[in-house]
Amino acid sequence: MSKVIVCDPIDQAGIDILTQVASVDVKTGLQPGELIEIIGEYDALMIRSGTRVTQEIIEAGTQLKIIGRAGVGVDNVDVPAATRRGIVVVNSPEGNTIAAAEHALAMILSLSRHIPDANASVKRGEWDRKTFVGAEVYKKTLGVVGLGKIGSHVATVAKAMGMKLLAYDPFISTERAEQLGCQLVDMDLLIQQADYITLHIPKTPETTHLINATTLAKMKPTARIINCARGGIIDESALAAAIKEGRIKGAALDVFESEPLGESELRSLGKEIILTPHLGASTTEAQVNVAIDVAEQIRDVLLGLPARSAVNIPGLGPDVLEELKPYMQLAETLGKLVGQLAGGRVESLNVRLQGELATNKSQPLVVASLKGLLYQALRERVNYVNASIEAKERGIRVIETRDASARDYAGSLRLEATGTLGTHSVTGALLGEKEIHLTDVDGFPINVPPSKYMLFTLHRDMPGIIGKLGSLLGSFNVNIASMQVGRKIVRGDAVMALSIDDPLPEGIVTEIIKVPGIRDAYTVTL
Ligand SMILES: NC(=O)c1ccc[n+]([C@@H]2O[C@H](COP(=O)([O-])OP(=O)(O)OC[C@H]3O[C@@H](n4cnc5c(N)ncnc54)[C@H](O)[C@@H]3O)[C@@H](O)[C@H]2O)c1
Ligand SMILES: O=C(O)CC[C@@H](O)C(=O)O
Repeated sequence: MSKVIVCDPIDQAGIDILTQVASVDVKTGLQPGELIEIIGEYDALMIRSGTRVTQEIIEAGTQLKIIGRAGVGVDNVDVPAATRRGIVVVNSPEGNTIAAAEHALAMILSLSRHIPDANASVKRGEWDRKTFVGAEVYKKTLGVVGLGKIGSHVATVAKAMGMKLLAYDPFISTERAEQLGCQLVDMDLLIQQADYITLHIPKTPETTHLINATTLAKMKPTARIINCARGGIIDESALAAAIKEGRIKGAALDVFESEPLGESELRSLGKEIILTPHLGASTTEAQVNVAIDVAEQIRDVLLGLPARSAVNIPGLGPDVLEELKPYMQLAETLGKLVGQLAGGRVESLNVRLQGELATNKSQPLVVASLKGLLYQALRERVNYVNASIEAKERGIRVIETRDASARDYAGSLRLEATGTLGTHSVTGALLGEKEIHLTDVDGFPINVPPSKYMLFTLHRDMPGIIGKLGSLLGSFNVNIASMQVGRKIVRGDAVMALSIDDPLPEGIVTEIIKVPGIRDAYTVTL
């Protein structure tokens, strides 16, 4: 019989499902070393946000087939390490949406009416009505940052409370925002005009410290900010300073840069700040939902069936998967690449299946392309199951074309994304059985394997340009691993594709496009 270890408190409904197919050990509060010692006995690991599943734990889990995260964020799991070991990681993308949205709404109202401090004061035996005069949310402006599942529900309820809604989400269509009664604006305008700002975005390199000393300085002195998404999206020291100095009115935080929250100046602030210990998903209903959702997937995988919300491995039948696997990787890589070249909001994606891929069996490649395209916006929340729905909700039109006559490679895939900032295309193929190569970027032929960090330039093909770019990158201490130029005619327009050893420093694109002859530059992380 299979063995499952559950390392965080999980609702009994989930445990009951697991016991149908496995012997289940519930061991909460284990130290990392203790888990490493015993994980080798188990086929499945089930957690919430409390357990950090590191590479070390994954490597010690020699029998592990699946890690189940009873919640949305898988940022406490080393997903690449699990993928390398062929371990499926599953989550529950929607089980706690309402709970988290309601927590954010509760924070908005509690902050406006000083409920926690007023309650504590009465319990201390006081009757102080002057200190706790509040503010109404009716007719105030709420800025929703991230109009995904949770942000959408917050917007819907806030609308019903009579709030005016602004939203910032570069990956959402104007139509979708309008359906929710939100005016889609840029972040700067939202920051400047909102009375309340509520964050519902994933934590990514782009969103880390999105709220910092500069953005806080642009807010109204009466503004209040709520973070029930992820710690680290707000710079906590800058926030504490802004509140102390009365530069903004208040904040409510459910999530922190480091959890559990240790010594922090946030704790010393008064009624302007409300702190809760990551309770967004902590409702009875949400815990039942996520426990059932994830336990069912663990049960299915242990029975040899596919998982429905795998964040790292597609939920396809094993035969189809085996055949398409290398091409799925190609499609996802091209999706990520074209999404980053297009930048901004993508309105349509044209997927062209060429050569031997021009058959109906290749349909999963369209889904894999969308998964790659949406990764920038949704990170681990996008998977093979929800990619098409997420694209539809974002108003992305998907056009699928097939060309069996293309003969350059056995099979190749071309993606063209059109967005608010223009149109870009990429083509790729497999060399040998599974080596991915980019064969065309924006109509310029190249032949390079993709690497994690890349830089693409659009420039005029003229003497000296490669040297100037090389020196500029050198001055930023950027090491070039490989470089290739693609051009159609000599001294015409050309594309340069560079593989870089490390992430490119911020602001470098601004410097690159100052080099005479370079018209555009794009940094890409794959
Ligand atoms: N406090 C809790 O207990 C709790 C519970 C559930 C979820 N969460 C967190 O809440 C957040 C939102 O979850 P969700 O289920 O709504 O996710 P979601 O994927 O449905 O929505 C996220 C939205 O953020 C947008 N986005 C991505 N990058 C952005 C950027 N740079 N700027 C603006 N928008 C951007 C995406 O387009 C998407 O619409 C996640 O961080 C999740 O981990 C917290
Ligand atoms: O497990 C929890 O309670 C938190 C979950 C939440 O942060 C999530 O990402 O789903």
